[in-house]
Amino acid sequence: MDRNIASAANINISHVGVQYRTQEALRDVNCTVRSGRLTGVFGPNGAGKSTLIKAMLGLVPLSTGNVLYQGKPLVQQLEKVAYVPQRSQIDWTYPATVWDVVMMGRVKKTGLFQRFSTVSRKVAQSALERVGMDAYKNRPIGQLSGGQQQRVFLARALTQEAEIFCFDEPLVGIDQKTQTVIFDVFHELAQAGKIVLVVNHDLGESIRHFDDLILLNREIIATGDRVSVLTEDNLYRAYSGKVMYFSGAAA
Ligand SMILES: Nc1ncnc2c1ncn2[C@@H]1O[C@H](COP(=O)(O)OP(=O)(O)OP(=O)(O)O)[C@@H](O)[C@H]1O
Repeated sequence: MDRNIASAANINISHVGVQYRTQEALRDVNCTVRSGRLTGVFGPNGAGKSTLIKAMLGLVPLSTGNVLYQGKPLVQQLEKVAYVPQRSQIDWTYPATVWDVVMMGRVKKTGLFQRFSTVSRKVAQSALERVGMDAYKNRPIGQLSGGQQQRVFLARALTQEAEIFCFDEPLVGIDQKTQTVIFDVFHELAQAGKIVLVVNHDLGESIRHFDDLILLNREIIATGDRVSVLTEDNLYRAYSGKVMYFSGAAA
């Protein structure tokens, strides 16, 4: 058996279903998210990609199934998770500076209304430097470009020193420099043995960065390593035939 799949440090998603009032968003989803791999969740608009992440983190209720990490419900271990929602779900008018946002990543470790330790400040400082946003520390977040905002939220996730990183559409509306930084950091996290799960819908060249894919359209179409998932048949079934993708992606 594949050593990674046998490892306990994976997320196991079993028979997960989500029902929004009259809309069935996910049906009997089964897959494993492996540690040490960069995993992309792909599928057409409305496929349930965001819902899958929210269901894993207890942000929407499951109608069926369960999500386990190291054999225990993931929702009981959320201190191990760093989650960055879609940019459209964040209030960019909130009066916070870049530094404030990045330090929020330390709140769980420090405790609410407690003073941040020197270690926490060092961790936050190094995360800001890692994403190239150190010079913007005192800037209100509303004054940043889309790419800069995404890098600040990536820095906040890094300060959490989590085991599991979940990003919802981090590549939307960003510049090339940000895309390079984001993928470099994702690869570093995966190489350090973390779980890195990224919702994306772009079947362009960037898909080559992913090690594993979960191809979704309300139910699992295919899951596993990128090359085995990216077959014409799987893409046709996921996108109902309407698909343009980067032809070198499965190489
Ligand atoms: N809070 C909600 N209440 C009711 N229906 C919802 C809710 N959130 C999502 N849906 C519906 O569930 C389905 C899956 O939505 P979801 O946002 O998970 O898809 P997605 O693959 O992330 O889509 P996109 O790529 O457009 O962001 C869609 O039909 C959507 O309209």
